Amino acid sequence: MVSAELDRERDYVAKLYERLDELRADAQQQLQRVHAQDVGGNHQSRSERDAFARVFEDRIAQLNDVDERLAFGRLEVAEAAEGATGAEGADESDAEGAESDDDGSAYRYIGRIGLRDENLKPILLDWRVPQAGPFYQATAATPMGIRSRRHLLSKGRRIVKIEDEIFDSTGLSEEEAGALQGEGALMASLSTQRTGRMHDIVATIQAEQDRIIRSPLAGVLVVQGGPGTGKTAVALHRAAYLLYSYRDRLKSSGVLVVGPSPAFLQYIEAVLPSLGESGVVLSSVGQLYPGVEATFDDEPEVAKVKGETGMAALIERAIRSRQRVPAEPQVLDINGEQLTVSPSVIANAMARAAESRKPYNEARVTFVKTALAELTRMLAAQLRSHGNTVDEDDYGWLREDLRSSYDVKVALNSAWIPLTPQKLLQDLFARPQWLAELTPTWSPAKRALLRRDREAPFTISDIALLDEAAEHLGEYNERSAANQREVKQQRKRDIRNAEQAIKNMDVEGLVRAEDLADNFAEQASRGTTAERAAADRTWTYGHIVVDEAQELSPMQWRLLRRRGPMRSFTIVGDIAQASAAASASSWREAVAPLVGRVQLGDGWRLEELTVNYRTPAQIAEAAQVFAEEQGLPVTRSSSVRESEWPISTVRASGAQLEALHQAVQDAVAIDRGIDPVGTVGVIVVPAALTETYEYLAAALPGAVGVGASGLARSVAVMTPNEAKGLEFDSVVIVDRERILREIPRGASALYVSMTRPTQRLTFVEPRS
Ligand SMILES: Nc1ncnc2c1ncn2[C@@H]1O[C@H](COP(=O)(O)OP(=O)(O)OP(=O)(O)O)[C@@H](O)[C@H]1O
Repeated sequence: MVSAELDRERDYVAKLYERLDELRADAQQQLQRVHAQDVGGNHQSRSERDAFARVFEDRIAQLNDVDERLAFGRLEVAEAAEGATGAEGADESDAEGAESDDDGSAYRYIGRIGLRDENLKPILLDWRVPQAGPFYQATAATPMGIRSRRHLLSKGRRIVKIEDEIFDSTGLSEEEAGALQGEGALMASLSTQRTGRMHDIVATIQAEQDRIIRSPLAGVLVVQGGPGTGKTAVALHRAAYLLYSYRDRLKSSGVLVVGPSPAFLQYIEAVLPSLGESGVVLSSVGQLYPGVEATFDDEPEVAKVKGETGMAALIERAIRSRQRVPAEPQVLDINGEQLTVSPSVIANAMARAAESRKPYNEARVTFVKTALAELTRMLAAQLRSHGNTVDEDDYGWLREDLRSSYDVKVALNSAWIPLTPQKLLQDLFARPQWLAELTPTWSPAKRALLRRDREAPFTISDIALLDEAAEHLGEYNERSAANQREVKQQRKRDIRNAEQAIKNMDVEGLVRAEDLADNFAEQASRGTTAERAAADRTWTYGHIVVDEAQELSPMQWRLLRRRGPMRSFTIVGDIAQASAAASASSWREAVAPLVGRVQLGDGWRLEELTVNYRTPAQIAEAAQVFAEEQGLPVTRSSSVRESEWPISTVRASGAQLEALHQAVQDAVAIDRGIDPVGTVGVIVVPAALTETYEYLAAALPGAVGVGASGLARSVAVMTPNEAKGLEFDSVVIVDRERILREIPRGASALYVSMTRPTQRLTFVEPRS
């Protein structure tokens, strides 16, 4: 029985692969056809052809991407499938998606993409369509019209195992009931060795996770969950789900995914393309201001000040203070003519510019124009009073004389200097006197925290301040403002051209205008949606996903609010893991800069994840007990499995590094036999990072890396902060006391570190 069922599934899945190969061959043929087209020397037709070629190349890449685990599930439908709904872009007919059998059962196969046969009948459902929902949500208590759920476990293209859950066992014969399979697909997936890269979980998404993934696009959704509950996995699958289901809305605006560090982005970057998505910008908090990449942060007490909302008002005051009406009349030399200018001329031009309500640099253009016009009138009057004949036709060159006069430039610039956000912040931090004038209520000690040399590089906490300043300053010169407007106009033209080109090529319905327009832009080096979005500070995303969101400061939330004015957010994190000095201590407080101080349910909703998929029970328990002793606000979660290794503590009898070396070797030895990449994480305080790395790298040549680069090696040495969001088969934590002592919010840092292993935890402690 089991083997007959297995054979039957193998046959079905073989058919699916046949179809996949056929579609790939079709796309290849189309690609050849496009290449073979004679487009002559016309530049536009050539770039149109190349844009078409990209559409087919992308399709081929997408079909290649899903080769592994193409189909992973089957639903047996008990009743007529309910009508589908909801999400706008999901392909309607995919929704039928049931395969009828001779015995009257109807089956729906679930996979990583949707496939149809040559008669356009769906033979595989994309996991994101509503009809695939019961695969993740049905239970015996709520079967959702499903009789049974089958997991198909595969190796390469071959199904190696099937595993059934029957929701309605009344109609089963004894023989059929015996066909239930043993070990869960979930357990199999959880006990696989880690590789330093996160994998998709489409085949084993759990019901509580699925509810979050499929939650509607609109509004702010906060997902709270303890370590290892799948928050990151859920957030990324939700991004893939939303891009698929709300394609029309999100395709051209894109989705922004914000993570805590470049190491973390490297860890997750393979997940989204493997889910078949590309309209996504991944960014660490330090990369959110285009043109500046901040790689390290300030000391915690400095970061705390820079993260406070009060900084927004300070920046506004700083900008305003750069507009100065002179106290006295000024005498300006214009080609030998002395013109006396009273402060009111400047003040009037400023008032006029203020009426435009434009940002500082853009309003300055009005200021300069108005001031020059007034000065021209004054100069003309003065020249006339000296007996010269000056009429309106002469105003043009008079204005030019004024514009190029050194004195006029100095006068206008001292009244209203053009500013970049960088210069504003550098001045603010490097000129204590100015800062003191702007912050009369601050203590000198608080001001001293911001003091810094002008040349010092920008920190992660500066990024939100630069962005805040840019918002008030606007574009530095008119050309870049015009460029930005032009880029937006160009996109509209690209889409119109693409629609026309699709008609001309006779491929309506096969190629989408937005995809083709993206390729037009790419051909013209304007970049894909994701590239254009990442380079444009004023880009507004259709949806924003924030991971490890508990770390963000109010100023960082303000920045994200500007990137997502539609307020469509998925925010995941664990308040108990908050370690940044500027972070909030409750979700309500954290999201206030985003939604205002409103009650839960009013503008935002909260979901919780309660099952720990990563950490074995005994390690999770120890971490929870520790956190509770330290007064951290942990939410208890239950682990789905045990580990075979007890937590061990190695106390150095001699040099601590020697003991560490031994512990790491033991950890690596456990994983022997399989390519041991990214399997051991060694967590130390920042001050000991370099020394530890150098010692281990010398002792285990070629096997050790530090920080993000360690993820491609068997052993990664990192700080608790860098380890945030990551996981390893084995984790070795060096000197707990020192972590508690030297790292701000050390208890939280240690709690995070203890919850990184999927198998084994070792403490290395100094000689007592
Ligand atoms: N439904 C699932 N099926 C298979 N694996 C899963 C599932 N859910 C989570 N996992 C795995 O559990 C591990 C932890 O998931 P993830 O990193 O998303 O958790 P997290 O809540 O973000 O953790 P933390 O807050 O500690 O960083 C990952 O290896 C992930 O692939």
